[in-house]
Order: sequence, then structure tokens, then C-alpha cells
Amino acid sequence: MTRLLLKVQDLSVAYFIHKQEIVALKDVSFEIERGEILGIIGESGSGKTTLAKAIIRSIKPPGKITKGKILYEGEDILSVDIKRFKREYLWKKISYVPQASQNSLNGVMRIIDHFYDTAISHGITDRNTIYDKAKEAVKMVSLDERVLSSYPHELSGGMKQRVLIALSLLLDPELIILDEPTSALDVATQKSILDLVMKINKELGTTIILITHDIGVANYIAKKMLVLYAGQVMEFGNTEEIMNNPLHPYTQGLINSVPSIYKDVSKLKPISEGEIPLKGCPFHTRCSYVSEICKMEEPGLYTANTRLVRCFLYDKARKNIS
Ligand SMILES: Nc1ncnc2c1ncn2[C@@H]1O[C@H](COP(=O)(O)OP(=O)(O)OP(=O)(O)O)[C@@H](O)[C@H]1O
Repeated sequence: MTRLLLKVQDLSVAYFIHKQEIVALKDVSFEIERGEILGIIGESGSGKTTLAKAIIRSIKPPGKITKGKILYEGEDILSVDIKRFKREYLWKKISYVPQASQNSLNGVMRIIDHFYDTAISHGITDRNTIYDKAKEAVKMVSLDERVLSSYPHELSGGMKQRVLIALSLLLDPELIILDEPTSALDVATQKSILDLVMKINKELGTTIILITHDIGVANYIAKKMLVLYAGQVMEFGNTEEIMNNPLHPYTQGLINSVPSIYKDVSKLKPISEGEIPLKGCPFHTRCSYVSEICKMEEPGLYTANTRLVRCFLYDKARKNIS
């Protein structure tokens, strides 16, 4: 079996509002191997949730995928009939735990009813089978079986997040996408959720995409990192290598500036402010290495060692940058 699970190729997504096109993702490419944990990092508005939604085919108007392919084990899931995608891929191969999802539990339904609903909508109707699967899933997330008969308001934020992760495991997916699973949780609970995600990855072999604005979170959990800025990949590679030697000026800024539960706050340095420009490199208005070419042209995604970096500093073909 090939180790490559998901390959995103030149993916572009735009939102069309009042005849204006807001480009949310532009030519995004990356891949993830079976069993890996990939951290997707970027500040608010960088396109992280849009990317997750594109993978689960839930970009709704005014949003539209304008370009690209998403290959899951070689099949372009963007061209799969949507009914077949929902039947064969969603929940069974790819599960998604949305941002702020603790609030998505239905307050008048017991936790077990959420499991019944999800399973029944996928054709599993035997309630005993569903109950047994739910019991196994809540055990996996270190919750007591009794939570299944609770109502959401009886659970803490961390417990609700665990329930949602358990629910995402219900149909044994190969890939789980977690969108900011630790935001809105206190520091100790954040760490316990990340530890839980690592346990699922290790014990079940589930491939994980974890979306976060905190590079410290990605560093803690992910083997690979994808750094997004203004809808574009700025850097993609091995986490350890990126943390030890960030190549893109934006990644360097992120590492030096983002407050994290894993870092000494006194060493923070803010990234300078700046609008996203209409022309040139999207980061040039905030970059301390900016040169004339950065204001005029868009950099490509260049290979530097084992990494991909969108910065003219790593364009080997361009020796004389003004
Ligand atoms: N439904 C929508 N309609 C119009 N524009 C949208 C919509 N959803 C997202 N966008 C725009 O697309 C861009 C990317 O948004 P997205 O939510 O994917 O970013 P994000 O990195 O997930 O941000 P956050 O961390 O705040 O959730 C932003 O410019 C945003 O304003």
C-alpha cells in the first residue's frame, strides 16, 4: 500500500461577493503520508478553515473552488459525484471536527443520540452496534461510558471536545481534520487534548491534520508543518527542521512572535504590521528582507533543502536580487 494518503495540487478557492473576488486560497500544494500528523498554521484569515472545507467538499456559495485537485489515494475527490463522496468518504475515510465545535452539540439531545444520528445517516441502523462503537470511541478519548447518557450542558468544554473527537472516530476514518481543537480551552485542557490526538494517531494509526494559529501547538504535535499566509503556502516541511531553522521571513516572525503555552513570553517579538498588497509577494509589506522584486513579482514555491519556501531569497535561478 502506498504511504501517500492525500495530495493537494494547486488548489485555489475564492469567495465572490458583490462581484468582487476574494481569493482565500491560491495554488496551495502539499501532501500527507498515511499515519502522519500535519500542522496547518497561519493567522486569522490565512485560509486554514477554507482549506479544511475544500478537502471535505463543503465550500458553499459564495465560495467556489476555482482550480486544483485533491487526490485521496490517487482519486481526485473534487471530481467524485457528491453523493458518492458523502457516502464513501465523509466520516468513513475523512472526518472533520470544526472550529468551536463544542457549541455544535445539540443541547436537547443526549450524547449517545449524536452517535445514533451520525451512524444512522451512514446506513448503520442497529442501535446495539452503534452503542458498542460509541462506548469504544469514548473509551479511546478517556471518557467514562456514562457521558453517553449526559446532555451537553452537563459536560465541561474539554469533555465536549473529547466527545466530538470520539464522534469523529465513530466510523473508523483514516484521516481526521481538527480545526483549532484547543482554542477556547484552558492551558491544561489544551495539552490534554493534544496528548489525546497523539494517542489516537499512535494507537489507531489515524492520519491527522491539525489546524492552529499557534506554531507552538503545531511544534508540540506535528511531524510536518504547512505555513499559510494570505491563502498561500509560505513554507512546508519537517517541523523539527522548520523550528530549528525557519527559512521564510514569515515563519521566522511567527516563531519569534506568537505567544504559546510552550514558550517564554519575555522573548516575544511582534511581526511588523502591514496590509496584504495587491501586487508582488503577499508578505512584502511586513518583511524585513523586502527588495524591489518582491514588490513587483510573486515568488514561486522554491525547493530549499527538503523544504518548499515561497520567497525569492530561495530562488536559485535568480542570483542578482536588487
Ligand atoms: N463565507 C465566506 N464569505 C466570504 N468570505 C469568506 C467566507 N469564508 C471565508 N472568507 C474569507 O476567506 C479568507 C480565508 O478565511 P478562512 O476562514 O479560511 O481563514 P482562517 O485562516 O481559517 O481564519 P480563522 O483562523 O479566523 O478561522 C478570509 O479573507 C475570509 O474573510
